[in-house]
Amino acid sequence: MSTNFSLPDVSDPMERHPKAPAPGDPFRLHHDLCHGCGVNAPGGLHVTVYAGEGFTTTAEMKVEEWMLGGPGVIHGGVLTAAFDEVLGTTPLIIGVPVVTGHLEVDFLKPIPIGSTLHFEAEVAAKERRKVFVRAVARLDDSDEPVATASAIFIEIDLRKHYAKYYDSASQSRL
Ligand SMILES: CCCCCCCCCCCC(=O)SCCNC(=O)CCNC(=O)[C@H](O)C(C)(C)COP(=O)(O)OP(=O)(O)OC[C@H]1O[C@@H](n2cnc3c(N)ncnc32)[C@H](O)[C@@H]1OP(=O)(O)O
Repeated sequence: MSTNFSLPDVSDPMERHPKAPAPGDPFRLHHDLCHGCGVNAPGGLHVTVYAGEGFTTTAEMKVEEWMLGGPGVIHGGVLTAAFDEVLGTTPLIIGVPVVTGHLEVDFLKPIPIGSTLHFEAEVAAKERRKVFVRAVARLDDSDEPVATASAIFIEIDLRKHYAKYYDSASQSRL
């Protein structure tokens, strides 16, 4: 299937989930070995996502030397993985577990090793099982976006979706 990020004309109604973390609190890690958030993931990004107001989240990531792509700057794939984590966690604010269906990234400025990326994301719309999420990344104390991302995530039944991979899922806090 091939698709683009295009918001529906009308979103299904959305409500913040009553068990979503309070603004400023972190989302619970869903798996210790998750490449995005897992505390025990070898070479993982170790990104923690925090709930914001409404349907928003925030996150930070220190840009370390091992993330290098071009000389002195982050690899685009590493940045994309970080966006996937931040964007993919954000639907939990409305209580919807998802997998990534479609992810677009615009790389606007080089992102130096040693800087800190600040992410802001929001659930923009929901249409049946599709959850539309957007995010922006900024550097250190700057207001200027260095990258933006938009993604369509697809709502899943966690236990059915991962049933074939049970051994790995057994470590998961789903
Ligand atoms: C605590 C938890 C952790 C929460 C924290 C998680 C943070 C981790 C973040 C990382 C997340 C990942 O990397 S997840 C890993 C990467 N992604 C994956 O492995 C997904 C692989 N793909 C699949 O498993 C499947 O294709 C699915 C589940 C996405 C869709 O299959 P399906 O269930 O059969 O759904 P289907 O009926 O085809 O489609 C349902 C609706 O979605 C649309 N749709 C389907 N696929 C796509 C697509 N690729 N792009 C756009 N839209 C799509 C269809 O048009 C339809 O819309 P309409 O007809 O209603 O209009």
